[in-house]
Amino acid sequence: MSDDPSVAIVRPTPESDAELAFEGALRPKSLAEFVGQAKVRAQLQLLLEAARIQNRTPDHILLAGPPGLGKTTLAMIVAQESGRPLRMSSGPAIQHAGDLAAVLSSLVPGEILFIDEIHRMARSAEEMLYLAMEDFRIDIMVGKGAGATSIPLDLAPFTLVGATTRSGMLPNPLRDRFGFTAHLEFYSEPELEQVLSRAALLLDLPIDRAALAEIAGRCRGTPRIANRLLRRVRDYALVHGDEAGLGAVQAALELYDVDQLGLDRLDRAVMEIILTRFDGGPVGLNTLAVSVGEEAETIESVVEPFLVRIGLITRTPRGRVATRLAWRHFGLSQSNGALFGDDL
Ligand SMILES: Nc1ncnc2c1ncn2[C@@H]1O[C@H](COP(=O)(O)OP(=O)(O)OP(=O)(O)O)[C@@H](O)[C@H]1O
Ligand SMILES: [Mg+2]
Repeated sequence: MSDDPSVAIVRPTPESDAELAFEGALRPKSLAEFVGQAKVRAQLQLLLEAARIQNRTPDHILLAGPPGLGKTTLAMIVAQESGRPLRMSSGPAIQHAGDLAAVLSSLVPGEILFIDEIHRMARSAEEMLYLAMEDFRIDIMVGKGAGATSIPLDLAPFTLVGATTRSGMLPNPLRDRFGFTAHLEFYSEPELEQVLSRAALLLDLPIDRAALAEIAGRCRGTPRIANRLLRRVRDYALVHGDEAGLGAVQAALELYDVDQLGLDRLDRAVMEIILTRFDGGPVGLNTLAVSVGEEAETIESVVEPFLVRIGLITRTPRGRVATRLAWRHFGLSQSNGALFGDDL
């Protein structure tokens, strides 16, 4: 499915290397430039300021939240704002305790170590990290079997910034060692308009308020998707020699099959199966996946969370059920409406 741009366009994960480069150019560089997440910004500011006054490394920070809401961006901002060097690594790159030992032992004093997708780190490395975070020390095992000994190694003081889209998958001892956990929330439409107008300025793209508001309403509360849609609108305006106005937004997003709510073709296919073939459900995950020709995993982790979040479906022990809002949004009426209580 990722081969089809109209299917991938509202997915919250990066589309390609080209998109990553584009994102890099649009990343806010300071807390003041970072839009929204007011609470998290204030909390981070306080934490960094306190560390500065006491001239010590800031507490370890965990950034938790869905893809595309600004975790990597905030990690870079933490380094920038505290004037410290940043070392970047990620859970999947740390498959053995030795991988982590190599990173930790080469840190310079006061460095910020960013570990993206920290929930995907090897278990043996997690255990090494506990001691490192608490005491800036690790034990390195030398030799094997009965003759193995552990050699303690002191580390330079550092600040760990971990990012995770699945904070529930982190073991408690690891979660407890972060001095502060920031939970990122989806963005409101006015905030997304701000993200977009900042991006448009950086892209040198003249665009009006109505166009920005239209994109903001269709990007699933996610700055990454907002910026991606903006790019498609820019293409559209460029090719058609048009202004980036409301008309261009509507035409571009229609071309890419993104509807008023930010649903794409796969989302709509799933809704259509539940509503028309199963008369609103309940439908089991596997049946649903087979019906739309997708992996159950894709439906569960990519499609459903958003449908649940905007209240089009609910998950019940017997399967997925369409809500009244879903019937209304798709302009359909239920043939056996009495089946589902008023609470849906
Ligand atoms: N608060 C914000 N203000 C302005 N732009 C933002 C904001 N948050 C994110 N962005 C933009 O969205 C893009 C994605 O953000 P980022 O890479 O930080 O997300 P992420 O949470 O790390 O995602 P993932 O979980 O996939 O790693 C960046 O290009 C950045 O420019
Ligand atoms: Mg990231």
